[in-house]
Amino acid sequence: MTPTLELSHLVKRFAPGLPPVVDDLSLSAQAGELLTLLGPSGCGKTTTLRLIAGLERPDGGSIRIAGRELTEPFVPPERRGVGLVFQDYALFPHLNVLGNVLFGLRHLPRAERLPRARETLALVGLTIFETRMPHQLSGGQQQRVALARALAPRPALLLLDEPFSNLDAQLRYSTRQEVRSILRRSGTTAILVTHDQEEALAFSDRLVLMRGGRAEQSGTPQEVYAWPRTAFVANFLGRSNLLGGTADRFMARTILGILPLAEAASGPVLVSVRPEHLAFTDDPAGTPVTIVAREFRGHDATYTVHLSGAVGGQELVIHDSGSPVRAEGDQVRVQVTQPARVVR
Ligand SMILES: Nc1ncnc2c1ncn2[C@@H]1O[C@H](COP(=O)(O)OP(=O)(O)OP(=O)(O)O)[C@@H](O)[C@H]1O
Repeated sequence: MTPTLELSHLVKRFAPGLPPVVDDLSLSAQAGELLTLLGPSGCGKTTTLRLIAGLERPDGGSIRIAGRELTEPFVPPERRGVGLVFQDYALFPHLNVLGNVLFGLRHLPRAERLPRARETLALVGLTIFETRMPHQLSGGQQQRVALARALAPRPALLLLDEPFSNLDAQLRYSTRQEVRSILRRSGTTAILVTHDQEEALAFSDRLVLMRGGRAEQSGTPQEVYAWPRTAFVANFLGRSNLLGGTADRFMARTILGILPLAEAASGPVLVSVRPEHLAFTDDPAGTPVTIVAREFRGHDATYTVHLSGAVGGQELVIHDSGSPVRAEGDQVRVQVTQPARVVR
């Protein structure tokens, strides 16, 4: 099936001589898919979104939406069938909720506009607010109006640029869930840009982790979390303990002893051990450590430990949900409970 969005070897540079901000980026999104571009500040996420929207012109590569090539010849933003939702909602302050949604429907025959606007307001659960002005709504409600305005023209593709980052933690969580379920119900294909790994894990069907304008790794959130291919991915998506070691097939010798590996390797390796795959143990074969910091979070605790006796002590992070809750200064033993992943 033709993907809804296909980027192929996309390149964008803002100044000659400087490295490209988007560098040979290829990715695709299938119909109905929620795809997230995740990465640190400055990695080129927003520029990628602006290229897709037609707000920037690429220096190389191609962009297709539903099989239609948009870069050569260049198709202007209003003819791309793309909806946009930004961090700051960008609602018209002098128009009420209904007026804001109607604004995006000016191209429709007059008789179709009002029913379409109302149908979309119902989809986002804002029917009873249609005569309110934007300033009379909460941040989450305003973002749902912005979503309705973008969805009303039934775009082939919806682009969301950090849409939840102006909301406080509680509202961010509920708005994210609502938006996800609205997009699912309407079968919308959407690209979300965020630097928030928790948001990417919770929201996406698939995510692309970007670094320096390139796709470092892509896959379902579960795949990328479970199989980080690089140290960067292991630390950007969740936390990780990175240990040097020497591998021989499915085993590696490390400062935590001989660890099983999830895949065969040989020679010097770097392995990733997730904090939840380290556990406290009474087994004398466990590695002795000292707890140097603890963050209790109710359902679990995060511990920072130093290997006892190690010079310059390697620091490890452990997530543990058991009791008793350990204290700073405690001398304990730890063991690895899952095969470690080999990363580059
Ligand atoms: N119009 C522009 N002219 C020159 N440089 C730009 C322009 N737009 C973006 N850049 C630069 O391109 C790089 C990537 O910016 P971009 O906004 O795409 O990153 P991002 O991953 O979305 O970051 P953030 O999460 O901080 O928004 C940055 O170094 C930025 O300064």
